[in-house]
Amino acid sequence: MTQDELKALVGQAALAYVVPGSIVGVGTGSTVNCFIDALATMKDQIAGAVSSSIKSTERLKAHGIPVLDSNEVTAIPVYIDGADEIDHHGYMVKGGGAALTREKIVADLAERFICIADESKLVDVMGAFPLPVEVIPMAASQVIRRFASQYGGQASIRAGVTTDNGNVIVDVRGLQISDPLAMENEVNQWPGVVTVGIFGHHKARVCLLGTSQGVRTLNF
Ligand SMILES: O=C(CO)[C@H](O)[C@H](O)COP(=O)(O)O
Repeated sequence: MTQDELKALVGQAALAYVVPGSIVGVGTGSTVNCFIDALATMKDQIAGAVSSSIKSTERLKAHGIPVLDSNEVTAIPVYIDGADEIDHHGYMVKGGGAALTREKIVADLAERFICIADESKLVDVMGAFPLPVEVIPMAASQVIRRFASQYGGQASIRAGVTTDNGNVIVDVRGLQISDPLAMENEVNQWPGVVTVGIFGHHKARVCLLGTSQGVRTLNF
């Protein structure tokens, strides 16, 4: 199976986690696009969606799925999103699509994070994928220097990208994220960091992993 077929497979499989009558938290990315297209087939059975990006909002609305403002919602049963990397504890690196802050905000509203990913995303130790960090532009150089001095990481601003919140993304290469919670806590304290793309405190509870043998379900 191709990577696109695996994404379609897990996008479809995630429908089983949608609670009828509820509001669904929706992430961002090519795997989530498959989920949104699948969700359209049961749009009459849900109360709407809370979206993590302008792109996902547009896709949801194009399918006629109502999108609610996150401030109007107090809790949702599930948040369904992809990942750039996921480890064997359910910790993730996210933000390849630059939507990490809004993704974490919607994930925070949810009882359970359901990760959908193809098998290439499952890793023993995260860090091979450059770690995205959303940063207020005037802090970017200082954040880049801190990654070098504290973690030996090589960071750079993602060219041509402005987040939905008007900020820049700093991508950090050369990390070994052996303690995701500690790194998330530390980096999120640096002035100008909006959020780091480590999802440790908002880890996945379930991962639907697309493999050539079918969907493998990991529970964390
Ligand atoms: O974090 C994300 C966007 O900010 C995505 O979930 C992540 O980049 C995975 O994307 P894809 O499903 O396209 O591989």
